[in-house]
Amino acid sequence: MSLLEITDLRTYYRADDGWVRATDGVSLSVDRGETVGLVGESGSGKTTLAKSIIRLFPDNAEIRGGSIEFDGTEITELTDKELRRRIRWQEISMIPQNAMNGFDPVYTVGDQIVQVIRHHEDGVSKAEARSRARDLFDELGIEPDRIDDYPHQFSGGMAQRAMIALALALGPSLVLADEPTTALDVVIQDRILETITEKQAEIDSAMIMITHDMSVVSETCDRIAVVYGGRVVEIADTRTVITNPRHPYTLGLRNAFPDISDDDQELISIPGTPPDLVDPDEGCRFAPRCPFAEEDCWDVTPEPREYEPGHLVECHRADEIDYLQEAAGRKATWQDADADGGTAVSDGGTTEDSGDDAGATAGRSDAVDPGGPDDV
Ligand SMILES: Nc1ncnc2c1ncn2[C@@H]1O[C@H](COP(=O)(O)OP(=O)(O)OP(=O)(O)O)[C@@H](O)[C@H]1O
Repeated sequence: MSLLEITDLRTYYRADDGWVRATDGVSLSVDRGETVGLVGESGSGKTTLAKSIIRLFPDNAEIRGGSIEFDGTEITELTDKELRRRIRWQEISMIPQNAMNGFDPVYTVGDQIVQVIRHHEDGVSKAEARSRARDLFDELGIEPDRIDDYPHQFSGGMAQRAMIALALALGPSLVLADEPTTALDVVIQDRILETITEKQAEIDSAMIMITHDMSVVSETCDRIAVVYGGRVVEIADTRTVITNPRHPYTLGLRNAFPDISDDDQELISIPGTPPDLVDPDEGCRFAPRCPFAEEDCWDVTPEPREYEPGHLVECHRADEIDYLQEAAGRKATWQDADADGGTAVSDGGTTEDSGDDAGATAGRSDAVDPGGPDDV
């Protein structure tokens, strides 16, 4: 049995013009010790999916359907109190995009780590918890005395390391890492990623690694789930997604990232904008940007189909793999799609623009707030 089994999850945000269907029918499993990458453009629903797992989302978010089974427990049925007591930090922790927002500015970083440890582990004295926090700082390359500093006294890289310390302090079985290095200087990004994966291996935890960077996932993940418009449109082991993808969106993402083994590679971006997640149209959500969209793609929502064991794709044309891969590598394919609204190889589509990104981010919060008693 998988450690985490998400089935048909629907997490929506209440907005002025309706529900934003940020996670809209997602199924995903994670095995013990496994690292699964979530990739996709900004606004595709990666963070919402992760935050749904530990219910660390804003007040206007709601799980409207589906199930999240973690180690045999249906966690959508737990009360907030049970989730905080039994699961959050202890079993599942999160490294947010920007650690600085994750710490409470009024407590020292050390106090917040001590508080999390003592809240979850009975009988640990303050001195013991402090000594563990110091050890963790040391292991993560932060001078242990700095546990008495306030978050604003930390650089971005140090705050991110401290957040990693906090996320790993209780040896959780699952870590949710949400773009853990994007807020950092490129020079230290690699080192932080290395630190995360080393510590993860040490405590043998599974990880969901969110990123829009294909090179990060290819280095760190066992499997990759490609997220588009609130759905997982393709999932397989990392090698398959990188070398043999079947979904046109994955092919487009691959074109947009440099391949260091190919000096002559021309980077091609995917034209258009992500779908409006308030009241999305029937059919494939990628159709308005897809150069391969045919009539069915506009009308019929594709169901996930398994092509090889564990390789699932939501695309009506995914069995035409040779053609898709060859054509997707040509810049003209995507330029034509840009010019006529997504129908370079079919005359069945329409040319309507997909509209703006839902953009309704009012009340959005990345704060994990480990210091607040309600969140530990
Ligand atoms: N608090 C909120 N209220 C309303 N809509 C929201 C809120 N937070 C996110 N959304 C919307 O939900 C959708 C998914 O957002 P989400 O942050 O999960 O995507 P993402 O793939 O993680 O993007 P990013 O890489 O930018 O973090 C987007 O359309 C976004 O505008």
